[in-house]
Amino acid sequence: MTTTTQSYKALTDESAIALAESLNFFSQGAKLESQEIGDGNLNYVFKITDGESGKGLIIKQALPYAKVVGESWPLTLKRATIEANALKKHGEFVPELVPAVYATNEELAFTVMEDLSHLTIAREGLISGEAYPKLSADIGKYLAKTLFHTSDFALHPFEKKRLAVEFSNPELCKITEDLIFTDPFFDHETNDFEPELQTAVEAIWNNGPLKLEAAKLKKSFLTEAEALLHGDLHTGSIFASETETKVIDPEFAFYGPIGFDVGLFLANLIAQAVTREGEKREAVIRHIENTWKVFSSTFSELWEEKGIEAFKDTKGYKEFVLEKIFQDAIGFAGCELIRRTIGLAHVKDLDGIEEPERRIGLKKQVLQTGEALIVKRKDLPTIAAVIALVEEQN
Ligand SMILES: Nc1ncnc2c1ncn2[C@@H]1O[C@H](COP(=O)(O)OP(=O)(O)O)[C@@H](O)[C@H]1O
Ligand SMILES: CSC[C@H]1O[C@H](OP(=O)(O)O)[C@H](O)[C@@H]1O
Repeated sequence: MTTTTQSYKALTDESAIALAESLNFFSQGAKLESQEIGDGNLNYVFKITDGESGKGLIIKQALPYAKVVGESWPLTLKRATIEANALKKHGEFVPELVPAVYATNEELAFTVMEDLSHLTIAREGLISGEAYPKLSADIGKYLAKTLFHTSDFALHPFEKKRLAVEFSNPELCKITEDLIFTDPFFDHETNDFEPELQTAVEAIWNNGPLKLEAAKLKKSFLTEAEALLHGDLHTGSIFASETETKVIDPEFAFYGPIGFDVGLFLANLIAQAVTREGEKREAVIRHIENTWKVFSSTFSELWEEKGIEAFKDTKGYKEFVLEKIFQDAIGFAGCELIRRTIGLAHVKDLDGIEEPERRIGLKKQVLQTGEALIVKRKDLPTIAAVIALVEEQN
């Protein structure tokens, strides 16, 4: 792997090809093609291919601003290094569930990584009705292993605190603090929703008990440095097929509350489940159930086998930790559902529903589900209770 330095310049197709050639990944003289395929909110993604051998590489480059808004929203280039280092750190524990990183460049803010084009972004696949049988078992495992192994339950406190400093990510955290935990609960200019949702949205802005619980969840996000999170684990950050799962895009990585990653993934499954009916809905509901099942059992096994905490065998402590993660996750899921419906960044699962009456009806239900998950999170003892609540509201 190479790490080099130079002053920043945005890549073009030509310079991306030149960069790929310099890496000795393709055979000499290969006729390379480049295509900018980034569909996310923030960065450029160049796919470099050799048509003859079929080999490919991905070069992801951060821009000094948020792509979705433009130069008026400056954003640190350091996020590229955070993302590459998080892929590498998480890759120590789940190499089979993240792309390999081949090269990084801090000044040019790019990461060269494994091309996963043989897979589909899970959100897209789920919208077109895929079931992805391995998805929840793989993500449950990814969550348990990455979060346990980077926490105080597995690391010497010096190493844990060193990592927390390395992954200090204030600008990207601020985006989450604003877009997930603050703006949707106030009449803020970043919010974006259909006029038909005005009454439902105003009810959120005027709901004191809901806002109090959202404030508590925001405080957890701001202060609880429990483990190295992915930080934005939605279904658009996951590549999947029938047999494989890979998690990409951890540029929001930082030391935060374990339940945040779990909750974001669950929320995005809920936003998909409510758009489905019958057996297809059931398949996604089973993923919701299985994610928690696999996460909690794997986390529990790691605790028993690899835990270094002095209180690890103290009766009731592991159960307390898992219960706290569960309650946090359900609350964070509620915040994610609300922001994906009325905040700045929506999801195609809901926005892509063409028939307006159905779309608005589902969005109203999702808002109610989000509110209920936040307010009732301490009265929902099991994942079955959470699923029953989702089904009741929808
Ligand atoms: N390793 C990869 N292999 C193939 N395609 C990728 C890879 N990484 C990203 N992409 C493509 O680029 C898109 C945007 O990537 P992402 O990391 O989500 O960017 P952003 O940070 O801007 O959200 C993905 O949805 C996917 O289509
Ligand atoms: C202006 S950032 C909005 C939103 O975008 C990020 O997601 P992604 O990069 O995967 O598209 C993140 O969820 C932010 O909250």
